[in-house]
Amino acid sequence: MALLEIENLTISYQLKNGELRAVDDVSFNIPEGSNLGLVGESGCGKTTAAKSIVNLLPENGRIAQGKIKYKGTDLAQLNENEIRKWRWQEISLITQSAMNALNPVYRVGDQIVEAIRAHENISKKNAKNRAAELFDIVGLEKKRLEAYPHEMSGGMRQRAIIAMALALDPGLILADEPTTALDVVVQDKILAKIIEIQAELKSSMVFITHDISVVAETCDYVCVMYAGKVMEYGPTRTIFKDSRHPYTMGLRNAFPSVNLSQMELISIPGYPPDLMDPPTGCRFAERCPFMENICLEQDPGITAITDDHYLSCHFPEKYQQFRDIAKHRSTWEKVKERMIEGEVVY
Ligand SMILES: Nc1ncnc2c1ncn2[C@@H]1O[C@H](COP(=O)(O)OP(=O)(O)OP(=O)(O)O)[C@@H](O)[C@H]1O
Repeated sequence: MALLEIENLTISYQLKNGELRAVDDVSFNIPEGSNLGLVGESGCGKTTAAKSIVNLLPENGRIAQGKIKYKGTDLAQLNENEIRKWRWQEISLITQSAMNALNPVYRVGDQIVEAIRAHENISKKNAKNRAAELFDIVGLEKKRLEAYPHEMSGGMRQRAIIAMALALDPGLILADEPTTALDVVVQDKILAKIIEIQAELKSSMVFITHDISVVAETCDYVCVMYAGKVMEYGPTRTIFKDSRHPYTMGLRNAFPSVNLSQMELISIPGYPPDLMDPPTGCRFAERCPFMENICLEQDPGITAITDDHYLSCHFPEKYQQFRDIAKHRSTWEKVKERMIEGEVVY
């Protein structure tokens, strides 16, 4: 049994003019002790999926369908009181703006101590020792426990938040673009630290990012989402060595690995569709270089092409040809031309 099993999860937001499905029939698993990278452009539903796991959806959001099984318990069925016991102790969420979550009027160390004591019957002294250990793990000096949030840099605050997220030794860490708000050098350091800690603690992690190259080195599995749906999902090696979805290929061009500096950056023209009015067929069709009529008319659904590699494309057999063509800038420029022509026609 996997640690986390997301089954056919659908999440919708109620808006004045209707319902928006931010996550639409999404499934993936995380085996115990492993990492999954949830990847896709902004607005694809990654944050919504993560928040739903710990029942932190905004007021207008709801789980319309599906299961979120953690150690066999369906979290989607729990009420707020019940989920509170799981949140943080079992599953902790680190978000992009987490560093602003620290209370400005309390010393950072005291906040961690209080947080630990709220969940565990432990003396103040022991909780303080634990906080000091955690600071050591995340690379902060012990004396920083005495600091107020405004006395720390952004990077330090984010490290403190990570320390807090680890305080109760959670089985699962949800890291939602945990370093996006920081400068690039600090980002790399913190990212490396998170991965190191996760490996040391043997906890599992969902790592959310728009940058597919980041997950290549950090995650065991990759789930590529687009417009609320899973486009491709499988072990990282497979997704990188044997990409089959044109969107995965496009993301790899758009976020080349830093180790492959000779690779040129080619962006995918256009934007994800409006989820208030999603396309009937494949959601990526409009931006896909290999789009055919069937792509506009029918949703390909998602199928297992091997035991652990899932794909949502009408042309699973054409991957070799797609891969060769998708490497070239001209391929994506043609998509842009097609879009411009389309706009003129309609
Ligand atoms: N509270 C909300 N009410 C209505 N729609 C929302 C709400 N939060 C998110 N959405 C919509 O749900 C969709 C998915 O958003 P979500 O933030 O989950 O995507 P994401 O992939 O995490 O993007 P980002 O990387 O920008 O956070 C988007 O269309 C977004 O506009």
